[in-house]
Amino acid sequence: MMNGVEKTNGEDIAMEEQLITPWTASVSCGYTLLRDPRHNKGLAFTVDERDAHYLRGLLPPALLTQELQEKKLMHILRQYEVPLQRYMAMMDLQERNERLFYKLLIDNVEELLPVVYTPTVGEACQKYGTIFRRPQGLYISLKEKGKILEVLKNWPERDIQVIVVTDGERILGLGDLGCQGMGIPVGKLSLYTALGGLRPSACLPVTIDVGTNNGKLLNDEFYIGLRQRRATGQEYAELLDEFMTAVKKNYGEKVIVQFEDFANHNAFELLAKYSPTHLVFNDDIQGTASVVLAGLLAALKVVGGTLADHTFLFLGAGEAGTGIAELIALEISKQTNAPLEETRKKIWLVDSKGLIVSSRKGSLQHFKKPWAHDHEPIKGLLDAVKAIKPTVLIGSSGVGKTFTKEVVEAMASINEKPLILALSNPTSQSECTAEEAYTWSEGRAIFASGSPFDPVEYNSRVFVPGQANNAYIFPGFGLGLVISGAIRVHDDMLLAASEALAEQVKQENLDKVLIYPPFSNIRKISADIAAKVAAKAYELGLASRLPRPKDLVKYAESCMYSPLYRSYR
Ligand SMILES: O=C([O-])CC(=O)C(=O)O
Ligand SMILES: [Mg+2]
Repeated sequence: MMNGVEKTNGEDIAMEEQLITPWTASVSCGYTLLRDPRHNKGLAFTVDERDAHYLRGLLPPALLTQELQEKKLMHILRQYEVPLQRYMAMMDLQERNERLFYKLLIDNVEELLPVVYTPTVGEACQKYGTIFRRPQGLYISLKEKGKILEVLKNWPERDIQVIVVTDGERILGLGDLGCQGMGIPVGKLSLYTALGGLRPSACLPVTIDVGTNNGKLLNDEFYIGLRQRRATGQEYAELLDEFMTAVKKNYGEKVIVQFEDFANHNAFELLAKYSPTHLVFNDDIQGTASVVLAGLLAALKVVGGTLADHTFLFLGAGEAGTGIAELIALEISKQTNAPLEETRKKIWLVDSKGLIVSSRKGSLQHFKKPWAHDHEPIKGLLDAVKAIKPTVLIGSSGVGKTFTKEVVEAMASINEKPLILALSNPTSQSECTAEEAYTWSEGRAIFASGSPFDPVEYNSRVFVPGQANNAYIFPGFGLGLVISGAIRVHDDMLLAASEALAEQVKQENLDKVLIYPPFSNIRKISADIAAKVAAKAYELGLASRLPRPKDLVKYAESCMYSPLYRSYR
């Protein structure tokens, strides 16, 4: 909030853009203004602004437009060959000049997404202690127990709309990175702004530090987190509960809490525990499910049939695997009116012990139980493929190189157009590469992956792999919750988001066997997703923002943050 201008409303945002009083004088001026990333414009400050805000002499005489600044920075970034250097350059820019950071990210989204997001963000988290410069979010450790509300008040912004929180236990497919998981909430929230148009000041990255079981980090002299093994049980639950209570008290009930990269055992429990009372969303369970369902709906236009005609086999029965499986079952139920217990039977999951079958029911974790169907036990993935004969194979195990040549060949021998999704991140954990999927299937696979792969040429044909990453969903989904003032997340909103995304896949994409639209269009896609999610929130009586805007797409677009500099004169 600045000058009392409410920025959650489209008209009021427009009003804010027109403010011409030198309001920065009340925020910062002179040298401090140049060090304030939210307001700094560097060499783009005009002569008038330099005079009005005590900047004369603090900058060299040249004036650059934002476009020229962008051109210069893209040129510099492209000279770095090491991805982590690009990541660090982008983080420095975010710390120096926030609007320019978002202008670069929005205008060059396909090029910069792999820099600020998967795969590079994974490496950044692994090395976070060494590359750490300035805190970019809130650290809430066991030492803050009893004081979490005070800690929230230390954050400089009051008007928070979305929190992304991790406890670092399962960062992408890289495992327990403890406190260094902070790179993930920071990266996810920069996509909330760039892709979904939420204001940066309304976004709060949080890392809950209850220790780490990663021995390498515990022995690393530069590790930034608590040097102890993870707290569990009651101690863990109490800290999380204090956090969730403090969040609602401090920011109200319409703040989104997005759980990210928690380990399975906590992820399902936290979602179930807080869904009835808080506006919570688990990106790994629900966001990933929604993006995969969208890809499947689009793929049906290439492979034919309805979802109910397909048989699905998952490698990995954790958050992503069971989350996707459940959303597919729900969608089939919706389309066919068949009960969920029936529609689940077309979906099979393999975990580290083999195919999940009813004889294992007694020893299964609760989230796997719905998938224990009648079948003789099978150990390996290849044998499961041969026995189940899936039309769709989905990797969500976090373990790389598990879709072997034999597995892909088996899929290709069963199906004319096998659908193969290698979802695990970052690239090192991908179940197979795009090139492997296309060559081993002799160019017949429809392939998408969680982390990006370059297009592949095979038999003089170019295949463009899609990126089945929840980044397509959560920014627009969150925007939809915000603009409708939603107070709870409902599964039907996830289905609405999937359908909105699938509609954006055009024939020209399908012609390249691409089942996701290009990211270059993402802000338009996010506005569409937001509108459909908001419409569903109104329909379900879960929206608190009244009256309902007539044209939700236009309204969503009008609310989106623009990275263009504002005039301070
Ligand atoms: O962050 C990503 O790229 C997707 C995701 O949620 C995960 O892999 O945990
Ligand atoms: Mg995640």
